[in-house]
Amino acid sequence: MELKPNEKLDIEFILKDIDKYTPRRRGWHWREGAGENRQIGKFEYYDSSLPLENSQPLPAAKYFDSIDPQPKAVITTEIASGRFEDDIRRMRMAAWHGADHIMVIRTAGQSHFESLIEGTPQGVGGIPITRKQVRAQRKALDYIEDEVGRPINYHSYISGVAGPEIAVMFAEEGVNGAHQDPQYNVLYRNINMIRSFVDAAAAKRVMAWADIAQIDGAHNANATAREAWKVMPELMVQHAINSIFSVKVGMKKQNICLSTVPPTAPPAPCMRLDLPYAVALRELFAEYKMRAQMNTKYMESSTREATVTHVLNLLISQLTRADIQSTITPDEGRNVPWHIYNIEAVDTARQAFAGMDGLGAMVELKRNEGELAETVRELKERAILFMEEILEVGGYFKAVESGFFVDSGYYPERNGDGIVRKIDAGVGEGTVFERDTDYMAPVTAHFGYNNIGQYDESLIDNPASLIGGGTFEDPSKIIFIDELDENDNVNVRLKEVEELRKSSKIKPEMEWLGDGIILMTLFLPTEERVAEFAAIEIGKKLGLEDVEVIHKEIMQEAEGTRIELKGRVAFNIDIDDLVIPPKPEILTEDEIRNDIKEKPMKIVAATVGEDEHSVGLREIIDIKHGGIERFGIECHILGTSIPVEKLVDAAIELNADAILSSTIISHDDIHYKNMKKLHELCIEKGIRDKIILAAGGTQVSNELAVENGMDAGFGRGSKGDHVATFLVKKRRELANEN
Ligand SMILES: Cc1ncc(COP(=O)(O)O)c(/C=N/CC[C@H](N)C(=O)O)c1O
Repeated sequence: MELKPNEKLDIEFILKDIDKYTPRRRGWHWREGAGENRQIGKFEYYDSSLPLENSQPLPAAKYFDSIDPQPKAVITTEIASGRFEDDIRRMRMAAWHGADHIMVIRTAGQSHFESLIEGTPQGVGGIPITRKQVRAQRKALDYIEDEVGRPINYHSYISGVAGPEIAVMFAEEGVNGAHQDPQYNVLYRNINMIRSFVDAAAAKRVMAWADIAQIDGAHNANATAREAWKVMPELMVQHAINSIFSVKVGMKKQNICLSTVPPTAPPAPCMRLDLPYAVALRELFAEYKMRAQMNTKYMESSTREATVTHVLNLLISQLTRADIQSTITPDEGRNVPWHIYNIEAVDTARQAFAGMDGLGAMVELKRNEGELAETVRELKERAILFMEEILEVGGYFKAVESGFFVDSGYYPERNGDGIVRKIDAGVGEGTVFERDTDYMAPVTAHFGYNNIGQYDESLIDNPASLIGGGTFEDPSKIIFIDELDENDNVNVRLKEVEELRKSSKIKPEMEWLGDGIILMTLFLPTEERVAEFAAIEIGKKLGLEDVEVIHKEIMQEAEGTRIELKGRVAFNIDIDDLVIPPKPEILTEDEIRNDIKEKPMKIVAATVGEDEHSVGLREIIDIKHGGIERFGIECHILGTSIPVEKLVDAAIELNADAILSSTIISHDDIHYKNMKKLHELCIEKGIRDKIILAAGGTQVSNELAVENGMDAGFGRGSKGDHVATFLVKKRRELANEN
């Protein structure tokens, strides 16, 4: 199957024969041509990577020949809806917007699941990572990557008590990236530290074999610390511990990605606080990859505020280094991520990097003098002192028992409120057993000693050949379990939404097909608390169900409040019942030219009323914008802020065929009022039945322009072709009538 851009992805095709699917490749894909100079449209880019074959350019791309430059960093979107079948649709949307790293959050608490889970149960805040769900998503990404024309990395999490088992399943299923950091287990999931590090060794060994890129868990200290900027020294220590442990287990450094988050956000002076840390980290860990994460800690319910913070985070990435740029949906502070916000986050990264392309050719950091130099040095010193103290107290486990980590003090300051874990406690405590001296396991990518020689010295490096190869060598040995729960599975869910999948009925959604959720923005001229309850009442009166205010913003405590409201609609729309007017047909250039050549046309135009905006009118008329002049139409532009009377007088004096009036300002519907006035004046002057009236502007709709006496209205996106076609056709119509 090949995905067609104008056809929906068929989940039933993805699920068909899923038990026979094997991954087309293993390992991580870095973008091709990253950082090479290349010409894209009219511009030269210094920091881009190879373009996509299919993509959805940014809205403003239309002004620049619809170019869609791709940054050099891999771009991540993090998906967590709980229904993998809906996540797959969102993955396709994200890929079209430039994401090539799909990171799938696991269902809440999967870190504590002792073993693999199977089937396709629905998750909470993420999907239960099961073989079938991973396989279905990887298979879908095969088709999506072919469609956009760039390999896509599929990623999820290995930390947790089932780490080694999940690592093996990921290696078998061709997963490309995974979080793995035993410190995450210990600090944030209270999993016994011995078990965590023994598991991590086994898991990392498998990841190394499968060439899976690893992301560590240092970012969690950012999110967990009381004041995130205080943990910078510790973050470098956490990165160091996981990185060197991974190298010792056999991971190559270019697969070891440090998960680094700019710790602060406005209104703090975050660039001055976060930039030195970003510089220090990249200097200390120059041989490793940087996975830059957007700040998640200081996210409120304002998606605008989150986006600005994220652009500042991207500036730090641009000024330093980001091999992977992870994006956080700007609604992180108020919701589980919705389709639209995953896409917004990816677009924020794509847009900011395109805009900052080549910045390094003009701006450089004051690295060797002043505040930056001093702070970088100080951060490195504090990190090294922290590491030395760990050694002094007897190593990492002792340091954790002493509460060294995520303390709210700025090291070496300590406030004694760090996360304390005991070596003889936590989930999985006492479950690690010494291997017998003659221990032997005929498995590939096995960590630690393995007495294969007792059977065959020649197989030391290839233990699995003792059993004719394992699942890594022979995927037919994988035991695929389809479903375990007859009710909680994708087939039941797909049945529930079958009408929306296989008919002409549609429903609004934010997260899952058919969820019916819509989002509204209101301004209420009252104080915040009153506005909140008034908004809920308005939602109910509109017939919304489960109405909830998900964002409140005080404009002025007495004058008014901005409210964002979500609610559910209970109805479907049948698109077969819609009356959709045909798209305006555009005549060919030759047809228009010939018509004008046979019968010359003259128009008068102006921006009317008190309106000084002339760009739009010029775009419609001037040759260099592809305007109507290029067809030979004689155009007389009177200028801006022209009274309607003057425009009509000029049309009479020049015996014009048409009047084109432009209005951008729409306050108090002044644009429609001017149209009505123009129409009535032409009637009064006795020329209305002979002259064509057209009005344009970004807020103009054809229906309302015609209602106010125009022959046509041209709104946002209109071009010279549209207007020239209309003028030629309308003149033919008038000629036939007379
Ligand atoms: C090292 C590590 N292992 C496992 C998990 C997830 O583990 P649970 O399934 O127990 O939640 C995490 C979590 N990070 C959150 C994603 C973050 N928003 C990110 O972009 O990195 C982690 O950091």
